[in-house]
Amino acid sequence: SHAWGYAANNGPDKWADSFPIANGPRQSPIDIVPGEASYDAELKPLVLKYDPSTCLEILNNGHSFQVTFVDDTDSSTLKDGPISGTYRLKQFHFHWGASDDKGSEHTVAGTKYPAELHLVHWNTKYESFGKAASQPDGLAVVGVFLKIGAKNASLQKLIDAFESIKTQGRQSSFANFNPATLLPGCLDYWTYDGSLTTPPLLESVTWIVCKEPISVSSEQMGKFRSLLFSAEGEAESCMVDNYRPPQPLKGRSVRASFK
Ligand SMILES: NS(=O)(=O)c1ccc(C(=O)NCc2ccc(F)cc2)cc1
Ligand SMILES: [Zn+2]
Repeated sequence: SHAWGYAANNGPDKWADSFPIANGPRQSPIDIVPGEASYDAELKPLVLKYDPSTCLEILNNGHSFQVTFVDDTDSSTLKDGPISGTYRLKQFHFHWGASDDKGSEHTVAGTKYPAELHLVHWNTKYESFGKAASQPDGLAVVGVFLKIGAKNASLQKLIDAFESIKTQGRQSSFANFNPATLLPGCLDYWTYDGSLTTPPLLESVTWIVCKEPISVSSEQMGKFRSLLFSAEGEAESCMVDNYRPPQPLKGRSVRASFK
């Protein structure tokens, strides 16, 4: 059945059984080796324009928690960077570990961060996210690493909503959140052609991974780990280690927007 997850019996090592693309040529995440990335002077700065009024709800989808946006207009968009055209923000979510020494999906020269934020955008040359998700240039995901440090006031707004979405399937309204407050000060990035990091693992993502992490306190990471994979009434299973490990590069090049 398609009950994929992150446990031993349904986790990343088993996904190829139902989703053979798991062994495809452009799978994500990858280990980014800065010394092997090639600086590309033609890469433009990222242009991210987010409208907090498009923020709709926060939900526990059983794999992560996600904040979804109204994407029927070009109010919250990603432009330039490595992409052409306009991509609309659909949602953002996170991946994290059971302890601070792991949790990110991308790694940097083998270094794992405690968590990773994904801001998911779709190419408006297609009519919907669903249509775009099956196109090689359909999606663009901005990845931001979280590093243990000062308490992050912007993350705290998400954490304050967790008690209403503790279990799988729960959602609550969530308004006027500005995702730009989750971006690092410097928007230098690495970029490469990849995929969704969860089933259906579609190879439709232009990955844009920021070099600079944002901060999260260890206590705040503890709150992430208080969410549950399980639904109300089921045996409790903490939502932790919801990350796919790095996948083979298979000849792809990783470009850097910075020297
Ligand atoms: N971790 S990640 O940023 O790579 C990622 C982003 C989005 C999705 C997603 O939307 N899945 C549901 C989905 C996928 C395809 C569709 F066509 C419809 C829904 C999965 C993974
Ligand atoms: Zn993700």
